[in-house]
Amino acid sequence: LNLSVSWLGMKMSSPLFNASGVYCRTREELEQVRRSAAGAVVTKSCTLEPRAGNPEPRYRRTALGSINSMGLPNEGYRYYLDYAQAYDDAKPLFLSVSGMTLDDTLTILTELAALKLPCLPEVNLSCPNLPGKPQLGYDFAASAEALEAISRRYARPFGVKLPPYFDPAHFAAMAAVLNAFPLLRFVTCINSVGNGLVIDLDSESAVIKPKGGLGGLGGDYVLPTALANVREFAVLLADKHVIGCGGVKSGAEAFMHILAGATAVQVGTCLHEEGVSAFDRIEAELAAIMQAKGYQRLEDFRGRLKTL
Ligand SMILES: C=Cc1c(C(=O)O)[nH]c(=O)[nH]c1=O
Repeated sequence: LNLSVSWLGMKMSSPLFNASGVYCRTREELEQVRRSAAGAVVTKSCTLEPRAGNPEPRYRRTALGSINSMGLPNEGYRYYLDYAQAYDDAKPLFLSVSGMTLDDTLTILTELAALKLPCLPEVNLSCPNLPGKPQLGYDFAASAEALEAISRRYARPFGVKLPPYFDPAHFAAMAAVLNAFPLLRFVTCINSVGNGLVIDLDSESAVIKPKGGLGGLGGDYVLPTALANVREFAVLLADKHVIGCGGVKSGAEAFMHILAGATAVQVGTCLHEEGVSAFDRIEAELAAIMQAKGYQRLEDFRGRLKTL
């Protein structure tokens, strides 16, 4: 069985890696993922300056997944550029960028370009947890403007982290924007499903503090939405890669994401709860499913979802 993935000049020994935001804020966490069975590593979205993020409690596990309103806590972009400069592992490293303004994002990307590092940026168009800031990915004109500026100023291959879309007209509109940028080589679908509200029956209270309890949902809650976004963009963005993210907790969901068209698959909530041993377990489960179905390689079933 061969579970490796080769794409954009990179080789991943496993199709699994962390979702930005999980196990990737500090060097220690990044090193745990790098030394794990994960096929790649992605950093916590970074801003120009370090950020403490939103008041706690700001993350909660639930029976069906998670809710978070972290508020973009990170060590500042230089910390992650330093980590990338010292990084000498064959395992691909992605740098997630989420500047508070487009200018900040361009500044970060310009410094990344100057370092001529092999790591690709995953530009976050979808943070749902900055009070007062709408998700850029839901504003098609603003997204086009950002992608135009990034293409001109960064002028190298990059990817974007997209929010979930829920309407074929929006899939089409965003795909039209994304297809206008040949340097945009991959999209990661999806970020958390924004602004859910988890209520605790006993306390009759929201369970996280920021935004009156509103936060991004992950885990079982989001799997069908994640799979729909992966499949729609895999079809609409014919010459780009789609990275699946959302609801992966076993080999089954990883298989579904790849069947829907994902080149590789990120793990968020499950990784946060289980730790990096989740990568070994999920990979073994994926291999067992492939074995049972007679597939040797991921290419044997990638994008081959049947419809009725
Ligand atoms: C970068 C901020 C994000 C955050 C956050 O830091 O609150 N949480 C998410 O679920 N997705 C994000 O994109």
